[in-house]
Amino acid sequence: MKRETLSLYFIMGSNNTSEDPLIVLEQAIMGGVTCFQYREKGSGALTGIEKEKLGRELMSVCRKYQVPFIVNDDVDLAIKLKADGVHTGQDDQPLEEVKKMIPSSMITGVSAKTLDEAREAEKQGADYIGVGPMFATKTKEDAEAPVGPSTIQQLRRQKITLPIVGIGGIEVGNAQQVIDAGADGISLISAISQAKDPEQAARLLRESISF
Ligand SMILES: Cc1ncsc1CCOP(=O)(O)O
Ligand SMILES: C=C1C=NC(C)=NC1=N
Repeated sequence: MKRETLSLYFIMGSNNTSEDPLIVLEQAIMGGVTCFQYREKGSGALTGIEKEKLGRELMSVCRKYQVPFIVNDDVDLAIKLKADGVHTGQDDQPLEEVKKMIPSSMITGVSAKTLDEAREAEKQGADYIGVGPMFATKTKEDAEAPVGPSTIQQLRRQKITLPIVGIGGIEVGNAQQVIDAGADGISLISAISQAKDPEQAARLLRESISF
């Protein structure tokens, strides 16, 4: 997976917006989103056949614009939809277990915030790690305290070369700090999913970071 794919990594589930998620996603991609993750989680999240149906529809929007479609946590759904990738957290199945279940062509991302977790992800062949929360976030109900961009700096100082995206509370005003700390991109939910104009929000975010 090319590092540039991670530049502007939009994440959304049906409960992250009051609009039609399909329209929000298409607008976000028109604004310059480079990668999308379907994260159907938390209060009000869809389950079962409805979750699968929305996933399929979101994936077809991504396919229309050749934007990678990643599924969060739900490996079975990622396989069923023939997604481009899957993202798992530290308390999900270990990556080596996941890798036995998925096609080798699938992108694998792992959440990591310590050196041990990052090294483990490298060892188990992750394509990228998501590090956060960078800043305070209202979106993840059980988010831990912000770790800040300095965590990414530390990982780079300790020779973690894996592609990294920062996540958590990222918006135009603080996005460059995450890139300056050594991230290959920014990943975010509400800055785009709750914007009045998701296309404009994505464009401003993309323009707010330089590598
Ligand atoms: C999924 C996740 N993991 C750490 S913070 C977070 C939520 C990010 O949402 P937002 O970009 O709206 O702060
Ligand atoms: C928790 C997460 C961390 N990082 C990314 C990219 N996605 C997630 N769902």
